[in-house]
Amino acid sequence: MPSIQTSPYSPKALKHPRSLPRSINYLLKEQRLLFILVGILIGSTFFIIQPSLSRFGPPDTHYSMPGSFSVTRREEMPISYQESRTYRVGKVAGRVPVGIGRRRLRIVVTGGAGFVGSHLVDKLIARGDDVIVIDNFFTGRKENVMHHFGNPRFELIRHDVVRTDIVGGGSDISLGLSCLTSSLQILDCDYKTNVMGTLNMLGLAKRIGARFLLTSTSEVYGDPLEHPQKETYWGNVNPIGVRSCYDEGKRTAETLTMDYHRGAGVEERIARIFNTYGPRMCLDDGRVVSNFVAQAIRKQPLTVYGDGKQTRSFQYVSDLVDGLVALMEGEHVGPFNLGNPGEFTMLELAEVVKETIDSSATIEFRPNTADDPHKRKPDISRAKELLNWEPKVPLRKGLPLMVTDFQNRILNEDEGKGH
Ligand SMILES: O=c1ccn([C@@H]2O[C@H](COP(=O)(O)OP(=O)(O)O[C@H]3OC[C@@H](O)[C@H](O)[C@H]3O)[C@@H](O)[C@H]2O)c(=O)[nH]1
Repeated sequence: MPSIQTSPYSPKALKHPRSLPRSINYLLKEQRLLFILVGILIGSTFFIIQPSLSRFGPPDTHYSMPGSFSVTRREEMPISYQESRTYRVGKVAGRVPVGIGRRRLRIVVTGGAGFVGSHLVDKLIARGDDVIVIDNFFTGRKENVMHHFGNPRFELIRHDVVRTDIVGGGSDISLGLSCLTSSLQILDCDYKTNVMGTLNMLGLAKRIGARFLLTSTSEVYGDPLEHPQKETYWGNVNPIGVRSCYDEGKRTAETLTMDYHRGAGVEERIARIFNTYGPRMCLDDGRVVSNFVAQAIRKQPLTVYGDGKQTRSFQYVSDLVDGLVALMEGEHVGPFNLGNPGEFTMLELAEVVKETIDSSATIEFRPNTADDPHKRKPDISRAKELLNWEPKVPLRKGLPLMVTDFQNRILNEDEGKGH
């Protein structure tokens, strides 16, 4: 029996520091390097596939994003799949795994063909999840998601979340982005989508045991008397004004979400989204960034409402998507402010648009809409601390990133008119 003391491989021998050339020599002898590399390879393969084999790994989780949602009929699911979707309702947190070996999730994104929804879908598909988009295409566009057509991990369903007949089969997470969000559209009123749509998606999340993420809005703060706004601020909202169908709709959606969480144990996440911009915004939805950018490209005056001294904080869409994913995967219900704290008056924004697109653009003042918030800026300490998230793209960097998309769409629109 070989003695440990005399063995060349004994730990004792390793106690003496080797010179570098000796160590390399040792590694290269008898194909030791090859064995080490093969060992590393086998090790990594095991860790990459292990979570899907382990019964002790975190449960599958289905997300649903408010705004659009997809129908997956139960009978179409293999039994084992249905069972795997049974997420324990009432538990404090079903951990959504991240990083290497993360389980593939099936995620329903309502409003997934819209501006924010489609960017989120891109991110989820890119990281390997299955995504079901539900959209009524009221403002969503097939062009926003058609690059996923043909991908077996992507499904698209035309459906209005206000209608009740969704029979959810299996999704881990439900993320709702269905809602008309611009002021122009708000005036057409969207209370029903916010309330009925959220209620329907909450019912679905409860039935199938999915985690539910509500995309709420900074509009819940109304015309804020606290600045910047923290999540603890209750807001200053006119309950009967022209904007109230949106503000109060989202406030009710938050109430419903928390009720389902407390009363039925549904796992919830709430994001309060501040003004967001980027490629794929609707061209003519009346929002200030899309208006200014489209106007500058079309060589029209930039329409500033009121005196233009009201402020907003603009975040680039990729920052928001990162925040939503961090929230979805984290353990905190929220609400969380997701916004860029950089605050601009509308006149300052007009200057940035001029610098970016056309320095000769002119400004035209128009009367402002009723109950327009005078200022808005998120306090994001909570998201920084608990989600380890903060925006990375300042306005002057982000704005140029949406110009080509707008130019192309405006060009196509103009060409279309010629026919
Ligand atoms: O052409 C325009 C459009 C708008 N504005 C002004 O720009 C400011 C911002 O207006 P927007 O319509 O872009 O956005 P709002 O802040 O009213 O609401 C937004 O905020 C939070 C999101 O959740 C909502 O989805 C979004 O509508 C307002 O003061 C508005 O009066 C202009 O000065 N000119």
